[in-house]
Amino acid sequence: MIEIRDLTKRYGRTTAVDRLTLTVRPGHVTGFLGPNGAGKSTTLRLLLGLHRPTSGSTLIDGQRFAARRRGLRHVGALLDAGDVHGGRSARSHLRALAASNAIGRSRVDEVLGEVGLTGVAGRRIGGFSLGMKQRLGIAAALLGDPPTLLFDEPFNGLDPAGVRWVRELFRRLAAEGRTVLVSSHLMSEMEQTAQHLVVIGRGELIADESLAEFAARSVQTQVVVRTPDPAALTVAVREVGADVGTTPEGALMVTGLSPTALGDLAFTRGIPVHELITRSTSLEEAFMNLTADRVDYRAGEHR
Ligand SMILES: Nc1ncnc2c1ncn2[C@@H]1O[C@H](COP(=O)(O)OP(=O)(O)OP(=O)(O)O)[C@@H](O)[C@H]1O
Repeated sequence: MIEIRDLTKRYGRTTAVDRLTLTVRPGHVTGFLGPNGAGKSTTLRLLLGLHRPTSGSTLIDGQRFAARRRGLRHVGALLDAGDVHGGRSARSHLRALAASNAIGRSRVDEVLGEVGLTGVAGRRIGGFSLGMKQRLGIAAALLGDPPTLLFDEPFNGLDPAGVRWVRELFRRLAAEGRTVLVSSHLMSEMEQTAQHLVVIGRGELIADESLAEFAARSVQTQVVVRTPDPAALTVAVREVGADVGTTPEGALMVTGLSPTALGDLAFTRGIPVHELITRSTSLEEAFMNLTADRVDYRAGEHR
């Protein structure tokens, strides 16, 4: 379990993480979402003790991570797949990590197999594609068979088969009872991966709920209706307190009425209806709406 309490990190005038409090529980994949610059990577670095918080605290399974010996046995992390010594082979890179964490050599070959890199284990990492480096980073995270796993943007550079594999891997790791926290700035990557969502914007917590709760709360359903008398239907819809707009194609778009209620309303007012379609906003749209006022990150601007 990860416990973050009132965590703040400032870099000069920039507040990267702002009084963040949350608990990440084992048993399901938690998606850590936020637009670019929201503070996701900073939070992960603070969890690993790579940066010092300005204030607040982080605990992993009840202890500060920096206080742990043989850290890879407690927490596995993929932060920056490119941050590896290019002159080493994948196998020697993992062997060095294993040795410094008192992990047996046989585990290196196990994790190489797990991530599909056995065939290239003797090749220099410098010649690896980004997707291969991501796989190597995941292998390093798995090396100590840790109960807690942190992944920062793990889908970068992976092909569709790789994305699918990673999703299944994360779900399996969580089902084994581990704590799995995965950051991304794309809801589309998370909606098929995570069962729980933590959303931040400008370092602040915006949402902390299950994917199902997020969807129920944020996804709006609208009814698109075509009628030869849009003026009359607009008046009728407003009279019952629902909202109505117009689509670019000239149909009416009604929010706040079910298709049944809208059809009945038109019928009782004698307004012909030619087409009635229910349309839901996507989770990606819901996420963008939720974070819209926390995205102020434009080139050349300071926060
Ligand atoms: N070492 C640092 N020095 C100064 N500012 C930093 C440092 N690290 C992060 N920041 C700033 O803190 C803010 C949060 O950055 P962070 O990388 O944590 O966001 P993020 O959510 O991971 O974004 P992305 O999705 O783009 O990776 C940004 O404004 C960033 O410029």
